[in-house]
Amino acid sequence: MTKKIPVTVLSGYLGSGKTTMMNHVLQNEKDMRVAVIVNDMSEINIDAELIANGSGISRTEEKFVELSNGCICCTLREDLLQEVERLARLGTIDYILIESTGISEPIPVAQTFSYLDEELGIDLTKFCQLDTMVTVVDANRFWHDFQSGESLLERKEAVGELDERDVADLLIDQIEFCDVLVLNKCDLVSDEELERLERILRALQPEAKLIRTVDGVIEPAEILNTGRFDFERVSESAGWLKELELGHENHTPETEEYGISSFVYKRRRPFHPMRFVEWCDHMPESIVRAKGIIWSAKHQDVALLLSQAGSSAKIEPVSYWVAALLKEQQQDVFLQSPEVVEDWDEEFGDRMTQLVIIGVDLDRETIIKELDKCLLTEDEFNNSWEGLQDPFNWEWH
Ligand SMILES: Nc1nc2c(ncn2[C@@H]2O[C@H](COP(=O)(O)OP(=O)(O)OP(=O)(O)O)[C@@H](O)[C@H]2O)c(=O)[nH]1
Repeated sequence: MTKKIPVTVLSGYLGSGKTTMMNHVLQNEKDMRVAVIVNDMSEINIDAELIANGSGISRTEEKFVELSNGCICCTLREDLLQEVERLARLGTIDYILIESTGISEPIPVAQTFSYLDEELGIDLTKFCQLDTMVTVVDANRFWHDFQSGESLLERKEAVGELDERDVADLLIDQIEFCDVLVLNKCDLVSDEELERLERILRALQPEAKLIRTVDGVIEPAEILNTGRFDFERVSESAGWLKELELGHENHTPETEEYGISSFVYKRRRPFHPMRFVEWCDHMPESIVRAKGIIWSAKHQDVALLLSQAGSSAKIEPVSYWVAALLKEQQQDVFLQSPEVVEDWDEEFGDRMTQLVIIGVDLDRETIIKELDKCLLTEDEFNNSWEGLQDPFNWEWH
């Protein structure tokens, strides 16, 4: 069995400095033969002579696949898979460095390296091993982009008319799924602003190694052969999830001096769907990230997931409540996930709202009071919930 080739993937919004960093790393990595794959839609601007002998530069584009549920998700195109396989088989390279397009989400890219592609019959796990997922953040633009409320479509950066993603959604996806978070363009912001930004990024992504850079100047060893990547660990590295699972004290670094804080809103009473949606539509600007499971009185069988980033908020059904399953199915869940039993309510089972809120200068008491007003009142609670209006009208299959 030959040694698997380690792979580093660079993600980051358009113009954040991925190519600049790639050039720097290639210039300074003398010991390894690094093959570069630019998964980019713009012109290649990597100096060809920087690429080590025997390796090649490949240019592929990402294919965006429209899933049956209507959401657009990007996946790496066949030719990238084939290209990686070709490079790996060549046996003349020691490392693969991939630059993703600025509008791609990192999870599908990581999945490409972690699972067999059944359609193409290519199993990259045989040749390669994902080593590091790097996300580059533009220190100068981050806040502006995050709060812009703009969609990729409005910025003419979308993949097609059906690409409904907001810039903030993309930024948060890239930050929440990485092992190394590079804060680039630090020359363009003040020390204080940098410090504040770093604290916010820490609250959103507490696990990744955070590195400040100017012009992408970084030690190659910080992003090559770090051995940091672990799919499960990275999937669970987001700040909101840590807050939910471990509780505030166990993970949150002290950030109060910059006004950055987080808390979990937890209630065993359902929301009035219309009032809750109204709250989501007018969330206070101090909330940077809100995500969690929602119990809506109109949707007794399914837990909803609220995911908000910047001014973009989305609510969707995420899974059945265990309490809505048949008794035998419930027993299976209890066996597999004993924690469900620990938090089981006699009357409502696992139905409850657990919403993590991360923000700057949060007025926690007011937010809690406003959210409480969205819960069913005593009267509503004691009457039938059937007649409640449905703000979503999803089609159920
Ligand atoms: N001031 C400043 N400019 C930088 C820095 N890093 C990169 N740039 C500039 O920012 C611009 C974008 O950098 P790129 O490296 O092309 O960014 P990218 O992420 O590869 O961009 P896309 O390929 O469009 O996604 C270039 O003009 C760089 O010279 C930095 O740290 N400070």
